[in-house]
Amino acid sequence: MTSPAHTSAPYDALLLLSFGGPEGPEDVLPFLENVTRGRNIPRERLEEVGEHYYLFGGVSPINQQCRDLKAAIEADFAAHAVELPVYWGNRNWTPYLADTVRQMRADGIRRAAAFVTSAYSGYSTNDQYLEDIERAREEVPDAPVIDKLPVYCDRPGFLEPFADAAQDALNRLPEDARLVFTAHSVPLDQPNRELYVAELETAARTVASKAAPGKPWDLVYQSRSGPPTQPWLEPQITDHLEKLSGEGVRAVAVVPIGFVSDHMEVKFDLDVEAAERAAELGVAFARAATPGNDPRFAALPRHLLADAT
Ligand SMILES: CC1=C(CCC(=O)O)c2cc3nc(cc4[nH]c(cc5[nH]c(cc1n2)c(C)c5CCC(=O)O)c(CCC(=O)O)c4C)C(CCC(=O)O)=C3C
Ligand SMILES: [Fe+2]
Repeated sequence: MTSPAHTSAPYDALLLLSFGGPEGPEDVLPFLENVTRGRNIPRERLEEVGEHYYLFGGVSPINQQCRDLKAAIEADFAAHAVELPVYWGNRNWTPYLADTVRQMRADGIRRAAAFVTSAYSGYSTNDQYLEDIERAREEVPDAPVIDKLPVYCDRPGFLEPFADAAQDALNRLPEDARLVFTAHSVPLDQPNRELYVAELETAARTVASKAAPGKPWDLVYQSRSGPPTQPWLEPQITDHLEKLSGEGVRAVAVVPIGFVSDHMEVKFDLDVEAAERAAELGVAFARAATPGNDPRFAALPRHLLADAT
């Protein structure tokens, strides 16, 4: 395989690594069992989250988003003469990472760089993906080396699409709208939680200063699971909407800074649950788009590869 030394050596493939999601009603329960195995998530929470998926025909948007992102990365590579094949594997659903690694091995890949669909440090957002890589490699004899590319929450390719999207959401609302950033909550005792929060704050501050200099903003959390007795990052977005409404705020632009695409946490927890709460409170609500397959975001793997070599 030929690849320009300045952009991709010593790698001979890019691996797109994601979370995975169900693609039909019969996938929902086995998927949820995969996600929560050994993680102390109450049965009621699982049933509730199952309903979120059934509301969308049992299909999570995340897999199609990965297919689209993979195509966008391939287009970016082609436009810049980077001749690396792009593979895709997931933690919790097909294509399972171990199967992808097996295919890479069969294709003669020796050393791959992994681009994860999560931008931050922290256990759920980084460390757990490193564990996934090592577990998958253990399943495949003579597996290729796989290096995770660095976290990219501070990169323009991630932040610029968010800044445009935040501006767009604000443009749909009255002048005095509040800017609210949201990310997935995690348990307070999760390893590297402080780093996750610090990076979220920096990303939110950067996007706010680009999209709406001087406007007040907040960082809140969503999609909490786990038993009610276990403390997680707060406040939750729904509680925060109530607080803002009590303070007289009449419009809110919500920026899902903790996510890279419009998957179920965005489509349900924000577009359905938080939007309904805002409507009940009489607060106008606009949700900013995520990077998805924005060409600037799809160029990130190439930029990270160039830095890595
Ligand atoms: C920080 C973080 C991200 C962002 C980083 C990243 O993007 O990776 C993220 C993403 C996602 N989380 C997802 C789905 C789920 N997460 C769950 C459970 C949990 N998430 C956690 C954290 C995070 N999760 C945690 C600490 C748990 C508790 C159990 C555990 O410690 O593992 C559960 C169980 C049920 C429930 O919600 O309780 C589900 C179904 C999907 C797929 C969505 C789709 O299908 O479109 C995506 C992209
Ligand atoms: Fe999650």
